[in-house]
Amino acid sequence: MKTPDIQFPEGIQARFEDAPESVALILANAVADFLRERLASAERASLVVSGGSTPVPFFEALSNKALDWHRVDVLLADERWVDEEDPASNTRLVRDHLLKGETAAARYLPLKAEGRAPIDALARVSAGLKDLALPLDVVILGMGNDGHTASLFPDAPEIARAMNAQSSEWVVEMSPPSQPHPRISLTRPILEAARFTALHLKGRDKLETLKRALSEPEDVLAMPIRAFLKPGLQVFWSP
Ligand SMILES: O=C(O)C(O)[C@@H](O)[C@H](O)[C@H](O)COP(=O)(O)O
Repeated sequence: MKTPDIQFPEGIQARFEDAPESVALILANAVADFLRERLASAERASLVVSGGSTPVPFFEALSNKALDWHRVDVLLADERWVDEEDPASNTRLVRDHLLKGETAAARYLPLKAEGRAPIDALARVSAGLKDLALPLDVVILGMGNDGHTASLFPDAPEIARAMNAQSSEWVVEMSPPSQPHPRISLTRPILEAARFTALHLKGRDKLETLKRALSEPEDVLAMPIRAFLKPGLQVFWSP
């Protein structure tokens, strides 16, 4: 494979592979190593994963890794406001592809609770996350071609609140007109402080989006992924 023509600022590491399965395995190894190391000195470790289609092979690879999963808290970066049986549910994705095998012993913390709309569930969702230690340990992000990550969509009316770096909120309801379902998302300050942050991407279109994001780094509300393109980030990509 020809190495993609993209320049990252100093401190961002990128790994390019030919096949999505290779990227998935490399990322799963890196995450498992990091969690193992954390668990050597901490009682529990946290792992935040994203929904969408890209993470499936990564989830499959990670679910085979031997580690003390019963001391790991797994949660999503964002959830869609649909039933768990709905094919659009990120919880369903995680249950089907990650929380099985070795990984079934992990504690799963949902971003959804009873209610007619996300706003009804926020207090209960936040209460369910209150035992998590900050900073979170591992955050795996995806990205859409509008520059969203998690459910930090540029067209959502709640975007400024969710992107407020000083906010003490953990979760925000998001209602982007571009999306078929409302969402609940972890906020920028919770996501961006993680000890290990990876951006997992598939497809050449995502590299073009990333180039756009890097070309004008300041306007984070126009492309929320920009807030995460900083030293320490590890990018994992395949066509
Ligand atoms: O639930 C979601 O939709 C996400 O967590 C979202 O931020 C996702 O990571 C990107 O939209 C990329 O999605 P793909 O992997 O499907 O391209």
